Amino acid sequence: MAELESKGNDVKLKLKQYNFQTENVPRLSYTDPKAEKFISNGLPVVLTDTKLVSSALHWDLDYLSENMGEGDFSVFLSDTNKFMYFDDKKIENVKDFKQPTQMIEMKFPEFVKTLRSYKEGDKRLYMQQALNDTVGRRIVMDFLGFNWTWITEQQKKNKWGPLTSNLLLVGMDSNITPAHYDEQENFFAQIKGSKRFLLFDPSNFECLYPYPVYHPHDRQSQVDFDNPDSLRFPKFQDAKAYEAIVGPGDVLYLPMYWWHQVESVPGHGTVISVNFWYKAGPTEKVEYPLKAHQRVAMTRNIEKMIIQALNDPNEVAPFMQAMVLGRYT
Ligand SMILES: CC1(C)c2ccccc2-c2ccc(C[C@@H](CC(=O)O)C(=O)C(=O)O)cc21
Ligand SMILES: [Zn+2]
Repeated sequence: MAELESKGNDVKLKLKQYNFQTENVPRLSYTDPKAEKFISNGLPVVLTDTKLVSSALHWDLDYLSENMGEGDFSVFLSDTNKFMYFDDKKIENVKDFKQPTQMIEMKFPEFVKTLRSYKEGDKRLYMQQALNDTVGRRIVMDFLGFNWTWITEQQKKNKWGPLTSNLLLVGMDSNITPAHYDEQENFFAQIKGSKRFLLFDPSNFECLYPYPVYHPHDRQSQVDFDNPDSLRFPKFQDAKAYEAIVGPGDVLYLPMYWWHQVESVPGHGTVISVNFWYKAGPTEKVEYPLKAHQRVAMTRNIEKMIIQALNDPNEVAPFMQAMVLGRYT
């Protein structure tokens, strides 16, 4: 939990501290040529003035309650402040897998009511829902008011694939999405409240120990950042983190394969964000030495091949150990 550290009249929120070093992600105007360079080089950058979602900066719980329509929304419940993603199609691969969160469908007004009646000890809530055509007219107008000119130009210039989804995220402050990577490019737009991102470039693969590909927690780090097991994960202390705190109107460019842990900054009440996920473009020409994210993609393909060939997840570890231990170690 963050501690309040009041210096004079401005209360400076001391965020959770970890034992790896962190460096700040640059905050630039989108008009700054350096910003374009970061994006084209696949490096994270916070853009402060894109106006990407300025048509939604008035969104709050009441407005959304009135205008999100009659659809059902995916709400995740957790006994702790951590919301770890899991792929339910892979649960059968891991015996006695314990689901860390449960998902329920709720109407938006019901979600707001539950949020507002939250008290210590209740399950925490995190709504994550792709914006779709069931939303009300005013939300459609706000959505159409996004700065599509700018973001579509970015998509073209960087030769990304199609926009796959806009996730609307409405969560409680102090919620944490533990460290993971995604296989899509991401422009992450902050609307209400603040989020702290801890980012790690794909070469931190060796320090963050992702679950096996067949595991429900594929793409997530096995390391508990609050209580790292240095025996199992000795390289975790060598992880090199970048930090970005995004507030309303900020847009973080979060490159594909970059690890991120996302903490909703305590003391801001409800936190609202919208992300813009783009598929990767056509695979770039292969140049040697391979880039870190290409190596990650390679390990994923090899693990998938072995899983498919052996046709039994329990045989994968013994097979890979037999192949490597004493031969490549
Ligand atoms: C934790 C949660 C609600 C969830 C539960 C179950 C399945 C999927 C997801 C999911 C996917 C994306 C996010 C947004 C963001 C993290 C953040 O903003 O907290 C992020 O990681 C990104 O934009 O790439 C959050 C979630
Ligand atoms: Zn993510």
